[in-house]
Amino acid sequence: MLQKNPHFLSDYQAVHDFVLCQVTALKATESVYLHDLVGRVLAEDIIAPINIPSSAQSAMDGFAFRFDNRQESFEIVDTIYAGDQTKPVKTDKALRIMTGACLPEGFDTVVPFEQAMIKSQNHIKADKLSEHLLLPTHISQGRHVKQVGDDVLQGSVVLQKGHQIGAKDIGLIASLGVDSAVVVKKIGLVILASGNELLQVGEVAKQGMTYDSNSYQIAALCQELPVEVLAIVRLTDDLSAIRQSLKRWMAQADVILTLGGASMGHKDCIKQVFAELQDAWSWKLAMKPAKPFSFARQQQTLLFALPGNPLAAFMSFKLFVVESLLKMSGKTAWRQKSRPEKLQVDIAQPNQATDKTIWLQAIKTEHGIKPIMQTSSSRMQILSQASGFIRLKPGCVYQAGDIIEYWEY
Ligand SMILES: Nc1nc2c(c(=O)[nH]1)N[C@H]1C(S)=C(S)[C@@H](COP(=O)(O)OP(=O)(O)OC[C@H]3O[C@@H](n4cnc5c(N)ncnc54)[C@H](O)[C@@H]3O)O[C@H]1N2
Ligand code: MOO
Repeated sequence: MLQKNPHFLSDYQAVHDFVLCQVTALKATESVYLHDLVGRVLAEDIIAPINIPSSAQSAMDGFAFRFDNRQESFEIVDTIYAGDQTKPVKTDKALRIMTGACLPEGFDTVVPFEQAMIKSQNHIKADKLSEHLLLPTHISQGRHVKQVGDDVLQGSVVLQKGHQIGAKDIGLIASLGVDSAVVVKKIGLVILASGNELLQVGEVAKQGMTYDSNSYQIAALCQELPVEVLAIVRLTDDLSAIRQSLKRWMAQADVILTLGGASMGHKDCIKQVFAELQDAWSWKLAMKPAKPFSFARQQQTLLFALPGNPLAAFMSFKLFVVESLLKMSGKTAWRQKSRPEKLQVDIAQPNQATDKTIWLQAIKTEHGIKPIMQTSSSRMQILSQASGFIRLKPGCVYQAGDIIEYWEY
């Protein structure tokens, strides 16, 4: 796979599939408290330790009675609320019951207040008012009652190993009384940006120098993933310094992302350093942006070389690194799928004459997808305007109304 001919352009899909084949899930796990579980990938199934509800409960505010006691009316003898402990009640009686309250043994049906017919009787001798529920006619046995385990059955798998926990899952886990889960450890990742021209944010701007925006951008993208950024290293285009730094961090990191120095320039030395590692591959991809791409492995550490041009680095991260990190995190559904969307406008084909795939940033509107017709790989403002990106295949003509592949950021 190591590309010798510098004029040969490799197919993105083939390289993508090759890289993803090299990636395996991390083995190390840890137990993490509920508050910190969002974004983490389960290393074990979460199995329900209890039934929800744990006993039969009323789903409505109303009256509980026993359905097969087909008597004309039931004396209402008590009121029970959610949280009350159940006490034995004769099943020829009825009870006022509130939503979430447990039904006493033998009671199986609830009629909501607004559907119930009540007869009041004044017992003059006993100086007491009694109320009777008249037998509800349009109701079936078990109506408005949640049975034991209706929501979650004890012993069932609630969330599977490989599931990435979202905010929407937290309530479910808490409802089981579970306060922690065993997840795959975060991926330890190091970002290494190189370039003599790089200035650190906060430094005074200098002619000919460029603020290192890529490492901030890539670190920010990592925040959306089960990743811990161990370090952001900035170096000049110094081969031996880069070599030393990679060597040092390879001992600690699961993944290293290098930014810049990935192409053909006289000071671009990343390919050379990668070539000294256990396994290394380099490609010029038949696409724009993100044409240069290298990938290497040294024992357990995977290394990705992203191009220096900011939009190219962003796209390279989206197209190769995101899925690699998700697969590494143990997530079962690691593939980042595009979805079919309607194109809002004709695309004056920028790549009809070439054999390159073109990735265009695009805005999703209520009328469809509007591409930003800009392929410069240094213009980052495009990212702030766009909501995702689309793929233009080589030689294809695209017209308004066509269905295209759209990836949301
Ligand atoms: N002879 C060739 N030259 C180039 C080719 C090629 O195939 N043959 N490919 C071009 C393409 S496409 C790209 S993309 C760039 C990638 O080059 P590098 O990865 O070596 O990146 P640099 O040369 O280091 O920088 C390119 C550009 O990006 C700016 N940069 C770099 N790092 C950062 C950073 N951390 N934050 C912000 N901006 C950064 C840098 O100042 C340059 O302007 O190569 C083409 N050349
Ligand atoms: O692909 Mo470069 O990645 O065009 O800027």
